[in-house]
Amino acid sequence: MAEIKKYTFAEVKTRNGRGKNPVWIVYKDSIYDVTSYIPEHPAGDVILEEAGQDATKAFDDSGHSKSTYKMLEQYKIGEIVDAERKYDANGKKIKRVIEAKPEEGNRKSCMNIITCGLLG
Ligand code: HEM
Repeated sequence: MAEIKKYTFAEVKTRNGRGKNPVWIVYKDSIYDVTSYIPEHPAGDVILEEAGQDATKAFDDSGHSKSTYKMLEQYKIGEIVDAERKYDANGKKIKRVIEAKPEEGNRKSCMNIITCGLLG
């Protein structure tokens, strides 16, 4: 089987349907080239509003039927690079924990002089 092509979100962003660019959308880290489908879309050009970006929420919020989710698969052309993935293998959103920097001494943990003065 051919290897799946991987793209960054920045690369996907240029495929936004403007000029001669194709229309790519991202659904749960998979990338779909839906350029040829747009004229057939029952809700018309709304897809263009999501072109070149993560359309997961818009797609889910549009009441698409089960068969439409299956249909999407035929347009798949790649996936988001591992480092930028937003969903795990089960399609669940990955929660990234942003590590807080340790404070350098007590003085810096005071948000401002007035608060520190009041709290002591
Ligand atoms: C990503 C952005 C998209 C948005 C915001 C969107 C929005 C919508 C909306 C609002 C409807 C309802 C139309 C109505 O009831 O009159 C609809 C229907 C539909 N859309 Fe989309 N759509 C998107 C992408 C797609 C894609 C990529 C496909 C196919 C590959 C698709 C296939 C369909 C189909 C077949 C229907 C008819 C209802 C159904 O059976 O699900 N849409 N869409």
